[in-house]
Amino acid sequence: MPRRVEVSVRVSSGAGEVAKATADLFAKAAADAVKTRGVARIAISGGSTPKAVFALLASEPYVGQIPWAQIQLFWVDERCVGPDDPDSNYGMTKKAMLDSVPLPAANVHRMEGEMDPAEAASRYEAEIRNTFKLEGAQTPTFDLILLGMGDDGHTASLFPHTEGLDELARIVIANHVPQKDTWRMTLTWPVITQGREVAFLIEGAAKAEILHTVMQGKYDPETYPSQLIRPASGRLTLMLDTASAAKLELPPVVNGVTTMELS
Ligand SMILES: O=C(O)[C@H](O)[C@@H](O)[C@H](O)[C@H](O)COP(=O)(O)O
Repeated sequence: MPRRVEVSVRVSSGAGEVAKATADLFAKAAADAVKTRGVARIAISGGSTPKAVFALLASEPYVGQIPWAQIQLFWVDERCVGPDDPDSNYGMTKKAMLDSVPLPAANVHRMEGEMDPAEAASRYEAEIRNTFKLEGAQTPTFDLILLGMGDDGHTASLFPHTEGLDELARIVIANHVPQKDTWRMTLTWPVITQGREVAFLIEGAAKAEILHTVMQGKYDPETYPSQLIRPASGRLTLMLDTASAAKLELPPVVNGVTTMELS
């Protein structure tokens, strides 16, 4: 049976408010991790939603506040394309943020989408092991993992009914996605659930139905892989706007925040 999780639901109204709330979450997670452990290891997703967050982080007050030199930045997943390809998650992040923030190049851990997927996944797993100084079968605990959700219920590159959903031991895998006739690289879901703070950033009316299904519908993670993300910490954060939250049955939202339970 899935793990019980307390979900903090932050619902923002108004243009740009979700991006600001998520930038605040990123800045706080980075500051807390650096204060506690001297380093913040953060894994971000691609797609379109986080672009506005990354642009905010590259602007004041965030760019001056965030301890960039102590951040180790990773990706949750990547398309199997080169860094300059319009579909590249890294490329999107570089344009929106990396070119404008003082994050040392050595702290930017790019998935090599231009390589053979299986080889690139193994190389990235080795890079994570090395950066986290992992031993044996240890797996990484990221300080913050920022996820998106597709309208089919996928997250990262864990798509419905794909083999990647069955991988429990590896940290990074290549996952064939027949629905898109393509390969992807992705963190595995056990690694994602091990994050100290795991947050979904979901915006727009088009996601309202799938979000309700994932959060409050029948537990069917093969069909809705986002349901696999039940963090070991027992906590999950949803960064939503009023449109994406519209179909969730929630307790009253007070000062933009409410909670729900995944049992
Ligand atoms: O590589 C990717 O596309 C992402 O990592 C993916 O998991 C994304 O988060 C969702 O598909 C939502 O994407 P949007 O934000 O574009 O809706």
